[in-house]
Amino acid sequence: MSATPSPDLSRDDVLRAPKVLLHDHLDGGLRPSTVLELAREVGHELPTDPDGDAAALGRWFADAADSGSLERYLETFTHTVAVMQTADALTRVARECVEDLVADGVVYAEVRYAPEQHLEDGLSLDEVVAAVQRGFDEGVAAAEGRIVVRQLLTAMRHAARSMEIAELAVQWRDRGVAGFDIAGAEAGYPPTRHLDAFEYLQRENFHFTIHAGEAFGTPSIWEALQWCGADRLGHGVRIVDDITVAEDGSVELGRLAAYVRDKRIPLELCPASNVQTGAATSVAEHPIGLLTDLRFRITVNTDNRLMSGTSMTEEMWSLVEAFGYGAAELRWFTINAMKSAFLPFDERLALIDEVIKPGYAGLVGPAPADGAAR
Ligand SMILES: O=c1[nH]cnc2c1ncn2[C@H]1C[C@H](O)[C@@H](CO)O1
Ligand SMILES: [Zn+2]
Repeated sequence: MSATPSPDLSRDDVLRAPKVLLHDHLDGGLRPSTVLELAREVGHELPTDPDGDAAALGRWFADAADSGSLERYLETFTHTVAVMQTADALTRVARECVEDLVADGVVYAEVRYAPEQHLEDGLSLDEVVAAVQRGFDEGVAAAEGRIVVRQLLTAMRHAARSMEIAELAVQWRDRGVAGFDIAGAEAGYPPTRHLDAFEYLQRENFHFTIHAGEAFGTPSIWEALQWCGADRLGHGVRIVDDITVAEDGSVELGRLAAYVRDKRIPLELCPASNVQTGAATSVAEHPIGLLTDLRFRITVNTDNRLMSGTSMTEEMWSLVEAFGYGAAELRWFTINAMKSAFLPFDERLALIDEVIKPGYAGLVGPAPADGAAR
């Protein structure tokens, strides 16, 4: 799809346009002020003493995450996970997450976290999921229909609890959990380490995404899809390693890249996060430009709003600035994401027809009849 510079599209238009978020970590999206308050409450020592200055703490997270490596980026989560060990803290963080997403114009979100990381003060896995769901329910009720939110349960790929977490996700499938994921350091921890969990989920007709193709290349993506059966790819940005662009501009897709495009496998791209971990050198050079031109099923996501100092509005706006995208492209990303959500088909369709298309109508004119099929 060619970029159509859109001088008429303002940042405020992007803020107000409906947006869909499939890849956002609960423990990567706390308000800095909440980290400060909770750390004081539980006596967690923060790595910097900002003297009550929440903005300074926010800058510390962004600077520390701006590390050029996924492993160092992940070290910052010690300080968010540490303050999310009680039911009250989890509920608060989950409720504020919904409030922040509503303020950002997000109409549908799947928010993930790893329940196994929240057991240090004695909560059970079930109590963790219940506490998060309570916060989401409170946030959604206060938003009076402006947002739909689901949980994704993540298992940490270096650990050995994926089967237990997969079972937990299935137990909660009708109470707010829409899917499963694995996350954490990618190099050295291939998806097939957790094959039994993925096979179990497939037998249960459940949905899952896998962080793959972020800090490691095509073998990780290949395993995630062809061994584990992932519905979507968390990041998946390294699929460009299987795409050759010749000097004359002609493009050749390798077998894996062709498969991903042909099967419309959704890529949960997170531009700002990729720049911080070194998966891309800048937003302007991010492969999202090429992959969008080639019509892969691209979705735009935040990954970790705290560590990247970002939001859906910011991610979308950075693409408007870098690639000259207009409302038509933003609507395409949004409909792509809604079509790829782990929500029943009829509910996805209702959000596309009743919320997303009307929300963009004022910006790009009425959606074409085949708008959802682009
Ligand atoms: O982008 C990521 N890649 C791999 N792992 C990640 C990423 N962002 C967050 N995580 C990890 C750190 C969190 O503690 C965990 C669960 O949300 O997932
Ligand atoms: Zn992630």
